[in-house]
Formats: sequence, C-alpha cells, structure tokens
Amino acid sequence: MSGLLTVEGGVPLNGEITVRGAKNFVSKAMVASLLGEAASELANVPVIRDVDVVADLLRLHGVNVEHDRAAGVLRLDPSNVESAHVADIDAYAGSSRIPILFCGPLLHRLGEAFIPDLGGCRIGDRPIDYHLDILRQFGAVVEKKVQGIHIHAPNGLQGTKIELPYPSVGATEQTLLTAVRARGLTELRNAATEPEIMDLIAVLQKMGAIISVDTDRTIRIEGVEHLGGYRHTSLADRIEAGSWASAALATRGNVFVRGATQPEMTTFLNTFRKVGGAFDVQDDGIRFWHPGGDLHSIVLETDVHPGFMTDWQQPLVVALTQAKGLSIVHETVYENRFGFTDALRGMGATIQIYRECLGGLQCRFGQRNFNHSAVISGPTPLQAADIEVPDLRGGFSHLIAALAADGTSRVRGIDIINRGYESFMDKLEALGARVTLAQ
Ligand SMILES: CC(=O)N[C@H]1[C@@H](OP(=O)(O)OP(=O)(O)OC[C@H]2O[C@@H](n3ccc(=O)[nH]c3=O)[C@H](O)[C@@H]2O)O[C@H](CO)[C@@H](O)[C@@H]1O
Ligand SMILES: C=C(OP(=O)(O)O)C(=O)O
Repeated sequence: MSGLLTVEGGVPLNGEITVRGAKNFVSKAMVASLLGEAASELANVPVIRDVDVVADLLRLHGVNVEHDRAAGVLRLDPSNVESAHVADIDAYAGSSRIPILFCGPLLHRLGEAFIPDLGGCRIGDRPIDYHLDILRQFGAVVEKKVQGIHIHAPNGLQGTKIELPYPSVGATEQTLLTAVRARGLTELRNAATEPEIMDLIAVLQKMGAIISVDTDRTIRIEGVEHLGGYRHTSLADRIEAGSWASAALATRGNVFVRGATQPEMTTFLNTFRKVGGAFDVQDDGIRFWHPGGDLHSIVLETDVHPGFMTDWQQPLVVALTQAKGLSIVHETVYENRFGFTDALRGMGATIQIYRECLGGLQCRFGQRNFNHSAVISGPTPLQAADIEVPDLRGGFSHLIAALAADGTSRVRGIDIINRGYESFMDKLEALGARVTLAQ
C-alpha cells in the first residue's frame, strides 16, 4: 500500500463495518502456543501487520504457522521449536513490542532466548525494566547485547512473589507466560486485568494451566509440567471498535460496528454517551451515531482497566474538538501521548497541553515535567491539511480529523495504521469516505 492518502473531508461516515479479534490479545495468544506440546488453533484473527510480524517470529523459531486470512484462523504447531533453536533475530528489531513476551516460553523450551530491540508506538519511553526484573525473579540471567538481550536460565525457572510498581499489561502477561510452567507457585500483586489479559488466562487454562484472579488485582499461578494446545476464538478488538465509534461521532455519521461487544466497552460507552453520542447494543454488534445537536465537553482520565483505556484517547480527542465547551483529558498511562494534537491544532483545533495533572488525581507524571494533560476548547471547524501520521492511534485520529475537516487533506505515512486496523481502506470506502491512495 502507498503511504499517501488523499481525503476529501466533510462527508459523514455511514454504513457498516466488521471488527475481528483484538490486536492486543491475538499476538499474545500466538506466543502462548509456544508453551504447548500440541498444536493450537485461534479463530477471529484479523489481518493486521502485528499478526504477520508475530507469525514470522514464530516461524523463525520453528513453529509451523498456517494462516487462513479470509477465515481468520491461525493454526500454530510448535513441535519443531527445539530443533530450530535460533539466535539471530536482530532483523526483527523495532517490529513490535511482542518479542519480549517470547522470553518465558523460550526459556522453558530451550533454556535461553534472544530478544531484539522492541518497537511499538512511540508514545513515551516504554522501558522494559518490569519485564527484566520479573524474569530475574524467576531465576533468569539477563545480558544486554549491543542490540537486544540474551536471557538464559541455568537452573530452570522457579515460581516467585511479584508486586508490580504499576499494573502494566505487558508485565502481567510476562508473568503469566513464564509462571505457568515454572516450578511451584507464583503470586502477582497489582496485576493488570484488561479483558485481553483475561482472554489470555482463558487460553492458558485451556492449555492446562492453573490460574486464579482475585478482585484485589492479585493473580496466582500454580506451575505445571506440561501444557497442551488450545482452540480459542479471540475477543473483539475494543480499541478498533472505539476508534470507528469516535469517527462516526466526529463526522456526524452513523456506523454499525459488527463484532463489537458491550462488556469490554462499558467504560467507553459511558463516556461516549456523556459526550452526546448515541449507541445501540445489538446481538451482533454496536451501532454508534451522532444524534444531531451539540456534543458536550467532558473531563476524562485514561487509566488501566476498568478505567478509560489510553488507546481510546486519541480518536476520542478528535470528536472532542467538535464538543461545546472545555474538555479536559488527563493521560495517566503514557507520559507522551499528545504529540498527535500538533496536527489537529494545525487544522484549526484549539488544544492546549499542560504538564500538570488536570481534572483528576495526581498521577505518576505530575511532578516529572511531562506534557500529559490536554484542554480542548470547542467546537472548532477543522480545515484540511497535509499531515504526517505519527503512530498507530495518532494516525487513525489524523484520519478522522481529515474526514471531519472542510476540504481535501493529504495524509502521509498511513502504512502504520495497518499495524492495528484491518482493511481500513476498504472499511473507509464501505462507509462512504472519499479517500484515494496516491499511485
Ligand atoms: C501490544 C499491546 O498489548 N499493547 C498495549 C499494552 O502495551 P504495554 O504492555 O507495552 O503497556 P504497559 O501496560 O506495560 O505500560 C503501561 C505503563 O507502564 C510503563 N512500563 C511498562 C513496562 C515496564 O517494564 N516498565 C514501565 O515503566 C509504560 O512505560 C507505561 O507508562 O498495554 C497498553 C496499556 O493498556 C496499551 O496502550 C497497548 O496498546
Ligand atoms: C500503543 C499501542 O500498541 P503497541 O503497544 O503495540 O505499540 C496501541 O495499540 O495503541
């Protein structure tokens, strides 16, 4: 796909699109297959770049991966991992954040793992200190290389007690994927409990793991010696669903998101309603629309689940530029997730960014000079512009802004959006957007 998109704005998005499985679950379930002694089958898999990257990494490690892209089914057979035993994976540096989650499964199977430098969205520093501390607590030895890390476990892995400084999604998954086959009991306190993590726990339980989750964010895992394969259907991508919902609102449109599910979106739906958006939950999806009249300004704080997820923030901010009054958005998960607002300001939005914690509690970033609160004053008409996509959600947000704006915008670097939005060009066209890819 070419990286330059021409968008003729001012046309409401109307129609129906389908979302399939969640990027932030499918990639982890794929890694989990490495732990099994038999093949696994995952359904409702979207065709997105992150799935392809993890599939290639698994292949490199000897996993036989068959991907029926149209049916959305992945078959993952890890029987040859021992004979592949690879060391050179630097070619995967910067590809995604998932390689760090290969550590536990590879340590169990091979006694060592080589992990390239990570990629993912540049929305803050995104260190991996929690991951490495956890792996060391299980008994692994971590060596930093010029590129990436080498990790080995001379005495195997032993269950342990871990308390996370912050309920990190990745660190919780790291613990789960390592503890399920470690010797003895692991107790993880202050764990993240995102729906994608619950689905990963479901997959691991199907494989033979013993995992319990308490209401106080404590997860307990009893290590077992053998795990089998799994058959599972991924939960829906609630971030993609929320992104299309925000696009419907910002363009004054009406979009049925087939496949979207209510339980994982409760917090989003509450916020959507407070802003003035309308929705109707149906058996096979959720319809989102702009009911006419003014949208309302809100005070919003992003947080770990069950809070308002940070990945919903960027698309919703575009809709908030069309709300009447002053909205305040306090980003408490990433220290640097408002860079995308520069382009919105260039299109006529009135958005000011502050270092202080506005509109909510003090967060980890308040005293540390990070621009992590935004005040959005609206409604402001948006004007077309030439925009460069910064990251996945920021890129989709720029696309929404271009769709809502007067005139024709040129959006560069849209390839990034394929990392997490399946067939977004087809979906835009299905919704009546006037978009053209440059030849
Ligand atoms: C592939 C995937 O699933 N990505 C999601 C995952 O990212 P990811 O798992 O990377 O996000 P985390 O929950 O780990 O990060 C949350 C916060 O913890 C910090 N942190 C994390 C690990 C660490 O070792 N040290 C540290 O300081 C991060 O910098 C960030 O400020 O959860 C995020 C929070 O819901 C989502 O935005 C991402 O879409
Ligand atoms: C931040 C995100 O993803 P990743 O962790 O893969 O960069 C995201 O999906 O918005």
